[in-house]
Amino acid sequence: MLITLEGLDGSGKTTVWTALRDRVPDATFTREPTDSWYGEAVARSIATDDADPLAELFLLTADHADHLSGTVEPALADGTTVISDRYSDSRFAYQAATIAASDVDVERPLAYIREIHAAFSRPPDATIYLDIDAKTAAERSGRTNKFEQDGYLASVRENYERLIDAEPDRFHRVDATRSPEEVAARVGDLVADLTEN
Ligand SMILES: Nc1ncnc2c1ncn2[C@@H]1O[C@H](COP(=O)(O)OP(=O)(O)OP(=O)(O)O)[C@@H](O)[C@H]1O
Ligand SMILES: Cc1cn([C@H]2C[C@H](O)[C@@H](COP(=O)(O)O)O2)c(=O)[nH]c1=O
Repeated sequence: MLITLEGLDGSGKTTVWTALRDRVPDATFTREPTDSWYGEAVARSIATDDADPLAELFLLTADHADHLSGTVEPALADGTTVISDRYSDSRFAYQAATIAASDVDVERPLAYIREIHAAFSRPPDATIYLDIDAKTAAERSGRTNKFEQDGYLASVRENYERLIDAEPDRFHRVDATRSPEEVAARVGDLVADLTEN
């Protein structure tokens, strides 16, 4: 089973992902962007304010392809539960917002990015969405780069809502404004339910 954690910057995904290791010790814990050289290229792009939006999308998608073939698919083939801190929905939400705000001539960016992934990717079985407003997300993340900005994160949040509307059964919304302990406990219970059924 492939379970993904999604949400805005600062929503607490990494905090939850770390806490989950005690609840599901046999799972494979992984993340995007990865720490491979593809992921390093992604980090450079994210740190570049005027990075080309399409080049950035394809760097992130290359990192995803390598993550899929090198980590996710082998673990799933072994029957291991995979828990990924960010996955394809991050591209759908973030890069669709970036492209929509740019002068790139792609009419429906979210649909376009989904189509690219549909050709090769493995969709998550379940996605836990840590729900938080854009202002709190920007405050928590420190507003240190072009993504950690209130207006941009508000557009990303709208895209996540579109994704949830399109696939309500896959997404499990968790109120990420609660304390770290409450959020971790709720997500732990959800993962236990998902993996036991
Ligand atoms: N439930 C919470 N309440 C208050 N602060 C929190 C909560 N969860 C995490 N934080 C704090 O918010 C900051 C961001 O947390 P974390 O790195 O887990 O978020 P993230 O979603 O992984 O962010 P990013 O996507 O930017 O990596 C950290 O300082 C963390 O301690
Ligand atoms: C996978 C992925 C990530 N991003 C963005 C979201 C964050 O601002 C950064 C780094 O992620 P982290 O969880 O803070 O380490 O990358 C993105 O825009 N698109 C993606 O597909």
